[in-house]
Amino acid sequence: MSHQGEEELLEYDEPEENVVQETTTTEAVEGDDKKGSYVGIHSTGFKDFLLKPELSRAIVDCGFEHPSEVQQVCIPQSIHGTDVLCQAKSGLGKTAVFVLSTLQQLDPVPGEISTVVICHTRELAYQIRNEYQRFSKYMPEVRTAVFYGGTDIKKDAELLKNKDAAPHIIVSTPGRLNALLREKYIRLNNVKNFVIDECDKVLETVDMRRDVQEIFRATPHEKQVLFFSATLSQEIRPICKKFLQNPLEIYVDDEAKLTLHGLQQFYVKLSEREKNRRLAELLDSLEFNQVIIFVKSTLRANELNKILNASNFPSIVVHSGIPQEERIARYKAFKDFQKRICVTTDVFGRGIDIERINLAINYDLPNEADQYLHRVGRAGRFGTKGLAVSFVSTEEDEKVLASIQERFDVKITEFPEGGVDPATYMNT
Ligand SMILES: Nc1ncnc2c1ncn2[C@@H]1O[C@H](COP(=O)(O)OP(=O)(O)OP(=O)(O)O)[C@@H](O)[C@H]1O
Repeated sequence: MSHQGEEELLEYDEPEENVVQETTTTEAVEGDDKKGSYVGIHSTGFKDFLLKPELSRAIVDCGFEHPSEVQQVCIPQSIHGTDVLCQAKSGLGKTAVFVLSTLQQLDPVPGEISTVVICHTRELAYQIRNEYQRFSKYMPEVRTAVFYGGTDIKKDAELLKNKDAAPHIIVSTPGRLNALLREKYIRLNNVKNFVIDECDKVLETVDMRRDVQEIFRATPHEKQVLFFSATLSQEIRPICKKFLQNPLEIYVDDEAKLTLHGLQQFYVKLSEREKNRRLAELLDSLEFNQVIIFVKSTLRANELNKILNASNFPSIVVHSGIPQEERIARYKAFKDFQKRICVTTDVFGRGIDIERINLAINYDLPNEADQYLHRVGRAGRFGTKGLAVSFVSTEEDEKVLASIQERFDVKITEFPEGGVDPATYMNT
């Protein structure tokens, strides 16, 4: 990459009262880095939730031994139909809260959609549908489907029309689901659970919020509503609560507690021109299983991916400008460890769960602290170790860095000259 090391990437913005405060932290256990190792209250086991035997079996198959803190707090109430507004830090199992709770309540009726899950990106929808499939493996009568834009809507319509294939659980991005409603391809009048993952993002984005409102209106008044995110600002909470009735509210009000303790975080101050060379040095010197590299635009993602491949770093690029089928194929290839380096934009900045990512690099720093938190949370999933390195090249970046340190009480120090001991960020 050295011959192109000083090249700059183009800039181009991608379009794209029942309250529980979380008081205990859930952190990686030093010296014990296997997945699922965290300091928590282990007094409750999954068996104490008295779930259906077919769900309990699937939980064992998935290798879940102890419920994480958020699962301990939420599952007992959510399986009984209580509305939930839940903030909990990245990577500690919010998905399983709603997947298990809705499967527990599900009594599948042919041709009726019982559960709707909405999230902000297509790959996340696809990932969540896979989680439903994993946990419903011993419930052969349960059918799930995923719908998102960039694909032929007629195919979705056919699936929905076919009584033998019609799903009981659907996971969708808001735009496609609203389009299916408008065209009257889908009926949501039997919905019993309405879930939004990454709810702050979904409701902050004007188009998505409008779609969600329309979808919500097409569902029955009596239903359970479950909202989740690692970030729930004071401003977004009342907006979320408009959709909820007497919810269990779980907030991490001390933002310091959002810090992932297994994750070491560093910054590198440099000029824009130095970024490529520094990135190559990091990729050469750091040991990693998989690395995710964030940039701020699709154009820059393409450029960087080209440069990396030309420099013998075989990487994959994923962003909103890639045709949908190919996007999912690349997501799968990365998840299946066929590639170890992924260059992406914020389309992979939230929710994406790839177990082997232990290094996250902000080639371009995001422009706000919350997004930083989501991005670096792609490494160090479920209490595992990881490393995050952020390039800081502008005054704006400096401000963002300062606000991250202030808000999340996280020590982001300068990347040490002698490098970082791999034992401190590699999961064995
Ligand atoms: N009780 C458990 N035991 C072991 N692994 C678990 C458990 N719960 C969840 N996991 C695993 O932890 C990983 C992270 O979970 P998940 O993706 O649900 O996190 P999240 O809270 O939604 O994070 P984010 O806010 O980043 O989206 C997943 O691979 C999941 O399978």
